Amino acid sequence: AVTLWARSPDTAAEMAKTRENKERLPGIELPESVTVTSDPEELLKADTILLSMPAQTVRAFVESHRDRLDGTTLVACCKGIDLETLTGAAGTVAESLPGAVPAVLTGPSFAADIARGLPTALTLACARPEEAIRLQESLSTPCLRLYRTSDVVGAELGGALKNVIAIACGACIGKGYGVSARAALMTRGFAEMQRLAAHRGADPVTLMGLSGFGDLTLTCTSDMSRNYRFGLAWGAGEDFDTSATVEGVKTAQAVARLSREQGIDMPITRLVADVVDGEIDISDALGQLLSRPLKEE
Ligand SMILES: NC(=O)C1=CN([C@@H]2O[C@H](COP(=O)(O)OP(=O)(O)OC[C@H]3O[C@@H](n4cnc5c(N)ncnc54)[C@H](O)[C@@H]3O)[C@@H](O)[C@H]2O)C=CC1
Ligand SMILES: O=C(CO)COP(=O)(O)O
Repeated sequence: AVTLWARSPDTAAEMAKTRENKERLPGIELPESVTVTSDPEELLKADTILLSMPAQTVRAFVESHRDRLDGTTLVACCKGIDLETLTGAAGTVAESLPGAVPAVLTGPSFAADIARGLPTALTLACARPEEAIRLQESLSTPCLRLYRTSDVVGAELGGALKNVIAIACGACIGKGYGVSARAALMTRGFAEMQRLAAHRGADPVTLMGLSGFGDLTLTCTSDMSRNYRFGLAWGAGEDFDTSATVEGVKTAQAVARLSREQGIDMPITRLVADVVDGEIDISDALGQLLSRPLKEE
């Protein structure tokens, strides 16, 4: 049985009645097997909970429901780094809930595609081998194929870091710099993602997979992506819907701090953060990337 838990009683009641989330997935009917609730006590009945919320909200959520969540398997579906603690959601779970089992579900996937049953492949990461197999088997469907890894850190970083590069790629296209420049940003962006991941102890192979290369490719080239569209608007000097979840904005600031504090070369991410902070504009950011000293690839 699957229970969809929503914070707001009104939203939960509306979804239970209409069998649809009109705001986020209009036109998709909720399967009959899904029960909708806003009762936090329902969390106690679950053996596995998927955290599908913006990355910056996970820490407060975990802390406010600590007693209901400890002891369960918590699968982070979000893609971002907490601006205060500089950890991903699985890291937050590991730090805050010693009795919980952290896992990550990530990779190239738009919710609208999965909800329509389109073929999708994802990475499922969990450090406990038996739990990883249980999750892989229970979350896979005929259209949703999960690959397993024990590298929680690498899986989590792949999903979070690609959002920052997608903003840069969107800005590049929005500015009119062209698709050759975007390919350069994707490739050099991937190099800096791998540098940070290696520094954090991730397996380099993880980043070559769905969470990393796969998700970077999708997000940097599709205007279904909010991060990419945010970048497009930035580059074109247009406004963007401020209510949309654009994970790469705060993650750029968090990762820029990590990169500075730990001495990791991440020029694209740092420039995205500088533009977010209003320290430079996008044209200057590109000029700075092009004028870096020439080096080996
Ligand atoms: N939408 C997509 O296609 C995909 C999203 N993701 C990731 O999933 C995460 C969530 O993204 P979306 O679902 O698109 O975002 P969203 O903005 O639609 O929010 C998801 C849910 O989180 C809830 N929420 C917001 N603030 C909250 C809080 N303080 N406490 C508890 N719940 C809260 C919202 O009410 C909403 O129901 C992000 O990290 C995103 O990168 C990953 C893959 C695909
Ligand atoms: O993570 C995603 C695709 O894999 C969703 O991308 P956006 O959050 O940019 O919409």
